[in-house]
Amino acid sequence: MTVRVAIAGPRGKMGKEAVHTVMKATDMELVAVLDHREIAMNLTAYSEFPENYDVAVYTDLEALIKDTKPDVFVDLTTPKAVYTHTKTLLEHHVRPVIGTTGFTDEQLQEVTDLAKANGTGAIIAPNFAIGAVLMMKFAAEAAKYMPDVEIIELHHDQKLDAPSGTGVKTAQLIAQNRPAHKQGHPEEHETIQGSRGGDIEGMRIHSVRLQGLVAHQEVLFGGEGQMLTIRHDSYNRASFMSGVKLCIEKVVDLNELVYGLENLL
Ligand SMILES: NC(=O)C1=CN([C@@H]2O[C@H](COP(=O)(O)OP(=O)(O)OC[C@H]3O[C@@H](n4cnc5c(N)ncnc54)[C@H](OP(=O)(O)O)[C@@H]3O)[C@@H](O)[C@H]2O)C=CC1
Ligand SMILES: O=C(O)C1=N[C@H](C(=O)O)C[C@H](O)C1
Repeated sequence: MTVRVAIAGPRGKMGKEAVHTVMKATDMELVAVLDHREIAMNLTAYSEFPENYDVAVYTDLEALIKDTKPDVFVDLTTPKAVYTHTKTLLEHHVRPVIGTTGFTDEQLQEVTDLAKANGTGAIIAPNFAIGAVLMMKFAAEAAKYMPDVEIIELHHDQKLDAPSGTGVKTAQLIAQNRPAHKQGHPEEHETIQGSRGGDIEGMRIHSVRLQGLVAHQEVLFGGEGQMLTIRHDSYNRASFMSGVKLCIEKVVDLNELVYGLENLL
């Protein structure tokens, strides 16, 4: 069966890579893309793509769904756009594969409930890279034995959300194996606000944003006289594409929302 796929954010760093990935896949058809700027009605006119990429461009999601009837919609846009996109997709029984990060807990719960009520499969994957998923799983395992942990996530300086979706997901997985507790000295006090980073159940999370970086994370576990570091690096966006393909393949068989690629491996 050929899966009909649409992609939002085709000019973006991830969207561009995803367009090429789906165009090359023999079991997928790219039926449309969603942009939010009026650039052209077909990808053939986009300078980012070869002239033979004959794919319709829409700026209105409902029109895209009505005209092109995608089975799966991959969102690689911004934290501001993704929540509304996801709700609209679920309301129209189109299966979302969401790579965009920045959902609040409340938004995540709402779209999870909507997917369940509609019986529509959906995947929200804060990180599509297999190595990052393993890093999160290993970190959750290590926390059983070394519960004092801090997360340092490092990204390019164009990233809109902090902490990263991966950082948040890592903390949530660790929290399943680590009783919540405050770390550091009970009387510690910040002389410069934010010095100790964000706080998730007493775990500290630090966000670095620098030119030259792509996507990186270290999880540090401290113990008596020792430290364990679990690190993952994505050096390019191709590192995410096997995960994007896997999600497109898997979501067609789901009837509820799955949050995190670790649940599909
Ligand atoms: N899950 C994962 O493994 C990964 C997730 N990400 C996440 O994916 C998202 C995109 O990342 P990245 O590609 O680096 O970001 P970019 O800023 O490079 O791309 C985002 C694109 O989305 C476009 N856009 C913004 N709003 C809309 C909208 N309403 N409809 C359609 N297109 C829109 C932007 O256009 P314009 O610039 O003109 O505003 C831009 O082209 C981020 O949330 C990031 O955190 C990134 C890497 C991996
Ligand atoms: O914005 C990015 O680049 C990335 N975003 C995701 C996140 O917030 O975790 C995934 C990856 O880290 C790259």
